[in-house]
Amino acid sequence: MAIIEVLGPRKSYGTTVAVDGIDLDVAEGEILGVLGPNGSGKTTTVECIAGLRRPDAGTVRVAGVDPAVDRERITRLVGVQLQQAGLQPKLTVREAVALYASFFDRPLDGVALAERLGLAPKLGARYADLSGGQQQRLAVALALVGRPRIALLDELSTGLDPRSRRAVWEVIEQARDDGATIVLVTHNTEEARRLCDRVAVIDRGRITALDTPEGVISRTGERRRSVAPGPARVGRMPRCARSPHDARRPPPRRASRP
Ligand SMILES: Nc1ncnc2c1ncn2[C@@H]1O[C@H](COP(=O)(O)OP(=O)(O)OP(=O)(O)O)[C@@H](O)[C@H]1O
Repeated sequence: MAIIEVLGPRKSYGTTVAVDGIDLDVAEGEILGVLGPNGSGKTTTVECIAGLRRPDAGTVRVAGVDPAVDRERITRLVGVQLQQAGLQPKLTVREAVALYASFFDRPLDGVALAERLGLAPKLGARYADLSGGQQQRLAVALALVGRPRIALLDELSTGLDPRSRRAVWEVIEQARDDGATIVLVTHNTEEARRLCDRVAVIDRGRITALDTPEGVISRTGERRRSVAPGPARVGRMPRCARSPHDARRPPPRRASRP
């Protein structure tokens, strides 16, 4: 069953059309990747799902409610990580995870989560004194500490070093194994392959492809080959890939990969 239903929302900023009628269902327990060029409307779409922006037209439903209207219910259901966290600069890491955990009924151990994300030496450090990568990992911890039913994550690993990125991916896999539904904006095809059941490609505010990660990547490869013939750089089909026709069924639960 779809826990997120996106039915043709449009959103403009002045004369800029950011989202131009996107139709999308996300099944409970699925990880959906959202890919696309800069400025194509990915963040605006996620903000509409989070209820942080109200579409000019169309409908968004999250667990059956309008996220822009029923804010209280959405706050208890959804963990959000945006590109700008906008956290109070004097909050320490330890205080921040405790604060965000307090919004939810059955949160994770926030300190343990921060430690898994490599923030053990920074538990007493203020947000303003963290590096960019540390702030980003804290934002991931804050989105997931409540064990939310839905997590919306915007470029969670952009700019992280490989070790930090792996730590973030493992935390996402744990959330998935706990049953979370996740929408993940990414520019990283390795991340999409490893984590996502399906990928939606957005361009100029519209969906141009919706398929398994491998389906989307091989289509991109085909387009490239038709322009410049040469060996295809297309990897293996991921074990987790599902047909887009399976979208209304819950995805198979998977064990965390090493
Ligand atoms: N608050 C805003 N005011 C005016 N224009 C905006 C605002 N937010 C986004 N836009 C414009 O809307 C379009 C879509 O932006 P959005 O941030 O949704 O794209 P994106 O796909 O997430 O981009 P990126 O990959 O660079 O993060 C862009 O043209 C952007 O300049």
